[in-house]
Amino acid sequence: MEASPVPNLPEVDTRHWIGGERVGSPATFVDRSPLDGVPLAEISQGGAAEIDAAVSAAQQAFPAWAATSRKERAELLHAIADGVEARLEELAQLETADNGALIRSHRRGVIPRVAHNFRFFADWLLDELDHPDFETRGHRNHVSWDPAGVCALITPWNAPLMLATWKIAPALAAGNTVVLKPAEWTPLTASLFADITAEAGLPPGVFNVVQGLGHEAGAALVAHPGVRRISFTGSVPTARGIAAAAAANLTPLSLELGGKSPLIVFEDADLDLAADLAVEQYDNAGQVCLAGTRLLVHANVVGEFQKRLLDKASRLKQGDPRDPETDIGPQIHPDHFARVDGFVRRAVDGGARVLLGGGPNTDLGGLFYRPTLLTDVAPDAEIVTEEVFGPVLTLQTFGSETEAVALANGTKFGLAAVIVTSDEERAARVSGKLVAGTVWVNCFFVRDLRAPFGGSRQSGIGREGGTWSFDFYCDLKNTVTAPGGLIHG
Ligand SMILES: NC(=O)C1=CN([C@@H]2O[C@H](COP(=O)(O)OP(=O)(O)OC[C@H]3O[C@@H](n4cnc5c(N)ncnc54)[C@H](O)[C@@H]3O)[C@@H](O)[C@H]2O)C=CC1
Ligand SMILES: O=C(O)/C=C/C=C(\O)C(=O)O
Repeated sequence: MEASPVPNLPEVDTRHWIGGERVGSPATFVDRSPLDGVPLAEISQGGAAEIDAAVSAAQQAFPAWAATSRKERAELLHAIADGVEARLEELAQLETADNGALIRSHRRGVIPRVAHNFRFFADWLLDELDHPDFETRGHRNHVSWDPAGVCALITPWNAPLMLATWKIAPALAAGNTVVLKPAEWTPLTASLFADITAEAGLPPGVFNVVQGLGHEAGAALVAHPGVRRISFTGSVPTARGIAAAAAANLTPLSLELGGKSPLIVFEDADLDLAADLAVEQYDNAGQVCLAGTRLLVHANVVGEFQKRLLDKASRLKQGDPRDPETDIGPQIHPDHFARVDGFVRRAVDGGARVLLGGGPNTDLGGLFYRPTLLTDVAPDAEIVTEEVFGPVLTLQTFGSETEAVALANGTKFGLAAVIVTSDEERAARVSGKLVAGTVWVNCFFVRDLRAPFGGSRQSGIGREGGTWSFDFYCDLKNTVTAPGGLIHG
């Protein structure tokens, strides 16, 4: 298949990237922009044959890549980061056209984070990945992180290149080779990124991309017996299927899944800060797994909090995400838009009261959904317990710390939580009781890649970040050497 031109955007070859070459498929699918529904590109639609070719290429490239020194790999990772930075504007524009997130966020935060993913894991490999030797009756124990082989990476559409490279960077740093299957709603930056890896000098076959649909290319990849690790970010139902496929080959897997995080506002909170943090939960039009979408507010301050929140939220500017002044863009896809609206409709039919928004933005049309705030919701209502993944927050009240913790922990998820309080002891006490992979106190989305990242309960299995990433992507080995190197007789 010929490369498809992307109008007014960087030209991207949207065929697969296998063994350092562009490879097409007889089947293709059309990638449309959430901004206006226009086709952006025709994408190769891979299946079992393309996955097999990509895994074979990755297997062939593995021994030589695994044998490179840490220094060589770190240098290549930094070269990839240089390439990302050199093409930051192209990547930002492409990602905005493809997933509808703000160009402002892509320029300032998300694409710089792509480069940071590579620099961080390169430096961690050189400076931090070490375990002190220890002795057993004079014998020396030495721990090493051995590359595991081919890593299958499956990623979602809400922050496509940032979430993909959060996995690609440590997998490559560890000496593994990679097959990436990006989300079919946002295939473009993965294709452009393949060019960047080649320009940086990554050997053919070390990094491969197979485009395609989840139930075809994705399913074939996670079931492939040549795969040694599976790392997945996405939804819980998909994770169940992937875990079942991994079980058949006993392939180790890491799952970063959905959330329904609480944002708890205590009586002693700075209410302006609390309202600002609540408004932040509409970022990326609510399509953020970590979002604190359940506002739990002490009954004594709920009136004042609600007033400040509505005042701030009503000033959010919804519109074209390519405009740097815009605060909220569209939803990703008509199916997702309908899903979000379905949640809100059912909640309202069930008695929820709309404090803000409550439906599509009919002034703008298209996939723009109004920032929405619902109250009078029961603790077991669908809108309070299921992940909406849209700009929809709920407001509930509590009367005591014990009640706040019970409400906060009252879902099947455990990804993140936000606590707003001026009492440090309370913050520590409550944090200790919350089921969450990350707890933010008086802040939100402050990310340090040294920290473990992931979720509890149905928000995931395992943690990535810092050494935890290498623990997952490597076969850990302990070498025990007898005193003087002699073998025991
Ligand atoms: N914990 C975290 O860090 C994050 C979690 N998420 C979660 O991801 C979800 C949104 O992403 P979606 O793309 O809708 O999720 P999804 O589960 O539908 O798709 C994610 C990826 O899985 C692939 N896939 C689908 N079916 C598959 C199958 N049978 N076998 C293998 N791969 C398959 C898709 O093609 C896509 O690449 C939300 O639920 C959100 O919470 C999103 C971002 C971050
Ligand atoms: O910072 C991370 O590694 C993950 C962040 C997740 C999102 O950005 C998201 O779900 O939007």
